[in-house]
Amino acid sequence: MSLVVTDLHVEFSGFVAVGGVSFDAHPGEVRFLIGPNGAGKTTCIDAITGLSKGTGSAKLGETELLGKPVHKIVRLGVGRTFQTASVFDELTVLQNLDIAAGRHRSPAALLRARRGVDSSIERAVTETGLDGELATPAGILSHGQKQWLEIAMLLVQDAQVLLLDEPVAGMSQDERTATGELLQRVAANHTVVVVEHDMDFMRRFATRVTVLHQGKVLSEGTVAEVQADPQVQEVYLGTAGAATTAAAAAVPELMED
Ligand SMILES: Nc1ncnc2c1ncn2[C@@H]1O[C@H](COP(=O)(O)OP(=O)(O)OP(=O)(O)O)[C@@H](O)[C@H]1O
Repeated sequence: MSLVVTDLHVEFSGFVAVGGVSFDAHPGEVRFLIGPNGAGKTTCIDAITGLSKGTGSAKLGETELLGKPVHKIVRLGVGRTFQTASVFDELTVLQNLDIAAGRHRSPAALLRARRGVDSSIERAVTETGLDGELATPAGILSHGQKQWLEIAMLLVQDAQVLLLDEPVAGMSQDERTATGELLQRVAANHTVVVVEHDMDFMRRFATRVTVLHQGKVLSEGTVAEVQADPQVQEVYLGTAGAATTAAAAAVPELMED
């Protein structure tokens, strides 16, 4: 199902964090939102998922999300991850997934589940490469595996839209590649939106990119198009006076090619 965000505004006590952002995302593409620190990327996701109050429109198919409470938005099929993994460390991978799947369990399904792993969990762990880790406590998974567990939890919740906030932060190069490939597989039948600082990751895996700057859309297009946009170059070079350390650090990679 598609996500269409139109003229999204979010203010915090008069400060405009998001000032009229529009973008859309569709199944089949890995959609990236990038931009310097404070550009408003996470706030967009917070507004879409009901954590922050936004005005404008964010539609999942025909359904307006803005104004709905967080749990209803989850139930409609919009799932998200946070910058820090939010799995239950003391529970196993299977127990984490069981909890995520809980809302679907009828008493009969719960009985069946005691005898084996349910099929949605089996699919999710196969997809995310966690099939050998069902009995592993989440707390001892690698950083990458914890992020994959979060994605698996969204899959067993039947999320149609996955909003992922910096999914590869702190990952090794191999884990980044595995995550990018995982997102490409998931995107074949889900809408995937990735908020990311890692420009190399974006360059390798984005199908379409929206660049935010100071709460507004600065540029949008393919990786090649946004890299070639003089406004994006200006912001990432810091000449607009707003680039941050993270953005400046991204310049060499953004400017390659
Ligand atoms: N709850 C809040 N109250 C007040 N200001 C906030 C709040 N949340 C975010 N902001 C401000 O809104 C602006 C956008 O923040 P946001 O976290 O969305 O940026 P971002 O692009 O995700 O940055 P980063 O890459 O650092 O996560 C920032 O100036 C931030 O300080």
